Amino acid sequence: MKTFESLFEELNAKAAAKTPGSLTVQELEKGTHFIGKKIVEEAGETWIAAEYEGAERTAEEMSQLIYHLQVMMIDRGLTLDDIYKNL
Ligand SMILES: N=c1c2ncn([C@@H]3O[C@H](COP(=O)(O)OP(=O)(O)OP(=O)(O)O)[C@@H](O)[C@H]3O)c2ncn1[C@@H]1O[C@H](COP(=O)(O)O)[C@@H](O)[C@H]1O
Repeated sequence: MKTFESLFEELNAKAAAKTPGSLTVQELEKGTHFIGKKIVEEAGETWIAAEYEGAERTAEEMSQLIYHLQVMMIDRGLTLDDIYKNL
């Protein structure tokens, strides 16, 4: 099973290699503004799912939110330590 750490490692490797067909590479090419909108979209969908759509949908939306947050971390050059030191 993937973890926060293993997903981040995978995304970083794909970003560095510019892996063809990678949705992550495509999203990074679209830039900070696009990634920011994906974060807001998934945050909103997480909220709606939590109120109205049950635990499974909420977990799905949360996982997408985490994914887009990690893409933004890569876009902004942030590491796991940059995040963890604030937790
Ligand atoms: N976990 C994810 C992941 N979560 C979300 N997404 C992206 O986010 C998009 C979902 O956002 P959308 O707005 O299209 O979704 P939606 O239509 O709102 O769908 P719902 O929220 O309504 O379910 C997907 O099309 C993907 O581009 C993800 N893309 C990739 N991953 C993982 O990232 C890794 C690298 O993927 P690639 O870069 O594609 O190789 C792989 O392990 C993937 O499983």
